[in-house]
Amino acid sequence: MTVNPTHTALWPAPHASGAVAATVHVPGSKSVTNRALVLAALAAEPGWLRRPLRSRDTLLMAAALRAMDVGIEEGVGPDGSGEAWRVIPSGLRGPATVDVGNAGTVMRFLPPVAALADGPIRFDGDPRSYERPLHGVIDALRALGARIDDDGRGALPLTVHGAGAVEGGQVEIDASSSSQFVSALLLSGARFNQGVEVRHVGSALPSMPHIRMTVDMLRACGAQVDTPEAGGEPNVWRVAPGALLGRDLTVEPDLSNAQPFLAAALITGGRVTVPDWPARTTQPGDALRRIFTEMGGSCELTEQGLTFTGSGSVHGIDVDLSEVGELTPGIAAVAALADSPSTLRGVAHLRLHETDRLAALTKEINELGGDVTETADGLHIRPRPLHGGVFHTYDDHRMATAGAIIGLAVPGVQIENVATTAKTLPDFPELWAGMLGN
Ligand SMILES: O=C(O)C1=C[C@@H](OP(=O)(O)O)[C@@H](O)[C@H](O)C1
Ligand SMILES: C=C(OP(=O)(O)O)C(=O)O
Repeated sequence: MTVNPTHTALWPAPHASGAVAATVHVPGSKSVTNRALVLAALAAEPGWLRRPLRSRDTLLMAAALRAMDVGIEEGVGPDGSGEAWRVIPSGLRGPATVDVGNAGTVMRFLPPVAALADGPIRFDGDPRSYERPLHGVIDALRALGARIDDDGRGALPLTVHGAGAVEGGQVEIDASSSSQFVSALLLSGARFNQGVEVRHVGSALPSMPHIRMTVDMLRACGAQVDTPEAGGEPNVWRVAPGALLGRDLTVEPDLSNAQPFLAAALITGGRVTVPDWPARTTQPGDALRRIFTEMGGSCELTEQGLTFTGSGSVHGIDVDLSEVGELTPGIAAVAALADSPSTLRGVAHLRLHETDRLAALTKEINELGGDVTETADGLHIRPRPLHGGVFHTYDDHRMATAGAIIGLAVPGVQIENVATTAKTLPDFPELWAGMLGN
């Protein structure tokens, strides 16, 4: 967790003078867009992706697939509405080079795809990507028949020597550091000769909704998937070998990126509507309806979307966030402004996210006068009056949006490198200003 010396630009976080009242159109989900791109690239026929997220993580995914000869063309969807990507699968070609940036989805989902290519695929990325766990994917692919050269640390950089096919079969992995290991193997598994059976061994698996998202999207492409939920063995997922269908998919708004806007309604006692909020979804951000309601607001899902209304009070919360870890920075920011203490649990794996999020949140909130302590698996947050100052982001998009939430309630907060929100929400400063009527 180091302050990035190249990003010293400071963004004065807008302070809300009253209750916000806004409708905010939130761009598409990162997790859905990057899964859809991978599945479309592996399909047996072309597909459409409507309203894809265009952000650093998804553009890196698209560039990587293009480098392996997948066609991804700009267009309008088949019914003529909305902008779309048409994905034209190909034979997956190597040699190629993939820049993963600091995208967990790119660094984990693509090595299994590369193993199906017909030549070497070199993976590299931001310095932080070298520190993020990848051993589950590397070890599993080797066990399933792929050849990979790395420097022995079980991390980036590495080269996957694609051989045109992967034998597949049964594999055991410890995915307690990232659910993305499981998703990665399942997403490509239908294209392995024997399919894949992934057995998680180790302590608890985080981010289960993201694994459900993988399974749902695979099934929508015609894959046969067995899961623990469907009466299977605990911690075992199986994907049968077979061709994947090309789909016409419209990407849902990113509900985790809706978080700062809903938080704005909560902490200012205002009202924010997010159109196109899905009635049923596997996105973890849907849990905000329950979590932010417990923290003092109320919400209603109508044809207009999800409307979240703050009550004027913000309460602390004791909550296990293991299923929805990516919501932690935004919840911590709200908790620092509450009328009672909070305990956030079940998120030790956040130490290996974009930055060590537990350390970063503790340091930055405390430097504004807060009282946050790290626990073994989360944070204790005792609200105190906060003051202005610089909120560092450590190249972490969710640190930037967490700082913006605090800045709404605390005058004089300056966010260092707000541009890091480009990882998943390049328009954040404009959307935030628009919400405030600026
Ligand atoms: O599969 C996905 O799209 C994601 C899974 C989660 O990863 P971890 O299980 O590594 O936390 C989540 O935090 C990340 O933002 C997106
Ligand atoms: C953990 C996150 O991202 P990644 O996909 O890089 O793991 C996140 O977006 O909060």
